[in-house]
Amino acid sequence: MSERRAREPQTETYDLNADDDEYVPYVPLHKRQQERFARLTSRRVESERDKARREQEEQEEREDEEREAEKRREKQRKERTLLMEAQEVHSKKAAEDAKKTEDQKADEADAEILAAIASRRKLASDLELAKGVSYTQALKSTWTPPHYIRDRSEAHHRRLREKYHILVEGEDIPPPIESFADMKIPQSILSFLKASRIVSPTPIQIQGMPTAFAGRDMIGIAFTGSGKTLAFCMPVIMMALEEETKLPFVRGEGPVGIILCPSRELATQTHGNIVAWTSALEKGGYPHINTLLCIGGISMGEQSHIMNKGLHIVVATPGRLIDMLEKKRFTLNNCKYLCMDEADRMIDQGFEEDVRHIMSFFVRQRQTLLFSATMPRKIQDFAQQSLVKPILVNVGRAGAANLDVLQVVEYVKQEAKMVYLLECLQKTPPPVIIFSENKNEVDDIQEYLLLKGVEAVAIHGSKTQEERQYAIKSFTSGAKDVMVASSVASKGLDFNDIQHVIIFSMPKEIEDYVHQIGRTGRSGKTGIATTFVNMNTAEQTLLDLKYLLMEAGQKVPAFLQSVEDPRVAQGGSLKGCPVCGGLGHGIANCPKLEDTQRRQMASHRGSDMRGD
Ligand SMILES: Nc1ncnc2c1ncn2[C@@H]1O[C@H](COP(=O)(O)OP(=O)(O)OP(=O)(O)O)[C@@H](O)[C@H]1O
Repeated sequence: MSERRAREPQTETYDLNADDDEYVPYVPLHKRQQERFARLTSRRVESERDKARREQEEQEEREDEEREAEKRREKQRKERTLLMEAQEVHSKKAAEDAKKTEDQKADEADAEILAAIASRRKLASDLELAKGVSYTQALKSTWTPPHYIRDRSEAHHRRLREKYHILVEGEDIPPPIESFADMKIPQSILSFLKASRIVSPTPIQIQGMPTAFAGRDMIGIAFTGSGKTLAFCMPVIMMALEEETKLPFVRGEGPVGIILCPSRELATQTHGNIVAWTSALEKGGYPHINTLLCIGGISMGEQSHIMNKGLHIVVATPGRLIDMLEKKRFTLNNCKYLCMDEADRMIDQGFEEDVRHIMSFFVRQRQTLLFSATMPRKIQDFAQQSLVKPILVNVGRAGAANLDVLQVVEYVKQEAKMVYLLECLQKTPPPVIIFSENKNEVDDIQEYLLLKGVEAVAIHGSKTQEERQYAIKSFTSGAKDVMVASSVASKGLDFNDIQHVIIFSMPKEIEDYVHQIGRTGRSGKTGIATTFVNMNTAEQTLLDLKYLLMEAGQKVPAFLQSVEDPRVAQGGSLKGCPVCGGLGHGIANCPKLEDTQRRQMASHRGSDMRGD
């Protein structure tokens, strides 16, 4: 006890020197117990919390795994569905493909090639293309058909079109009209036409003229010699007459219309026609219509009397027209009518860029017309997107031969051709045209004929303008009996009453053949075409020829009959080629396509070299 007491004061006494760290304060037992209990409790709480947390985490992990597993299952389900769908699509396509005929497959292949080569830009001016200008409505015209024709039913128009085998495509098509008088053509022109034995309109005129008079853009396709020239000249003459009557043209004004031709000869001929028809008008008391011939090879000085007055109509070849426009000899500010004769050739054979350049001189919407005897589908499609609400007027298959021509195809060995030619010339009286594909051959034939005493002239691209004009003039006047020509003279030229066309070397492209035989059998008369073929003629060309003869109901000689179509054995499509219209081959073998591509490549190379 005493010990306890003796220690008690020590504990009471404060040793100020003692180290603080060593100091352990006294904690009463119950407090220590409380603290221990608290520690134990808190440890238990903590461990319970840990446990709960762990359980929670485990639970979450399980749920995550469950979700992952569900996701995997879902993904697998989707993959299975997709696979099934793909298999279904695949088997459907396979079934469809199996159902497709060889023809359909060939059509699809053709369409692919067509799409690949259809990279042409719209036929519009660069300015319009750049500004995104596109016209949606046809030009307004003051011309209307007489009320008794307007009052006719659509069924009546349809019957008329059927009667003349006229096919039309497009919206709001003007009615066909069977008489020039009902087209409201002035009497003085009607009398002049009558004197030239043009009394009633041909099918292309019946539908094409009302369409053009109504201001509509159009594509006119009709046989060689079927009167297309009148169909596209009369509307521009009437337009010029109307404008001149409203307000006479003074120097520097005009033209209202342009007719573009692919060759000087064709332009000269069309110009001659317009001058004849407008002179007839003038004689009937109407105002003078001033028409300019704008072609290479003639000096504009010769036509200064025309340039010194207001200008109504210009007939031109593209190159010279561009030259005149660039030199500002006249403008197209008031020009409302643009017609292209032999339009497929204009667009397809290297003039496309020229045409586009000419378009860039127009400052307002124009009426655009494309005419030709051959118009492959490719060009038709292209033209359709370049014109405004166009109307297609088609008389007979584009590229088909004129049925008024008797077509004779003869097998003549190369070395026998010249001699046989002489014999062949005896078939009919003159005038006769002989075509050859080659300039040198044209000269050789002319020389041979001259030696044999035949009055022959020759025309081809390397002749001067004077030589060409002399040849045409002396042949047209009847001073010369025979004209030997390369294909430059084949398209569009209208010589009087050609009796016989001899094709000395068969052209590679069947379109050229159609144009060449079309120099005879014009304006309702009949004519003969004799064509020499031999082992130098490509089999495919012979096949095109064979089908063309069959289509025209002509005699197919035995050696042509024996030419077999490889497409028959391959089970392929026997439809005509959409590029050149030839019936004996498909687009994949088209000779024209090869040529076109060659030309395109050449022009690219040319522009690369010029650096433009
Ligand atoms: N309605 C008609 N009746 C009789 N002859 C006509 C008629 N219209 C035009 N002709 C004559 O028919 C001939 C051929 O006409 P045109 O030169 O216009 O034919 P085309 O269709 O342009 O031929 P191509 O495709 O070969 O150029 C011309 O001599 C022309 O005077």
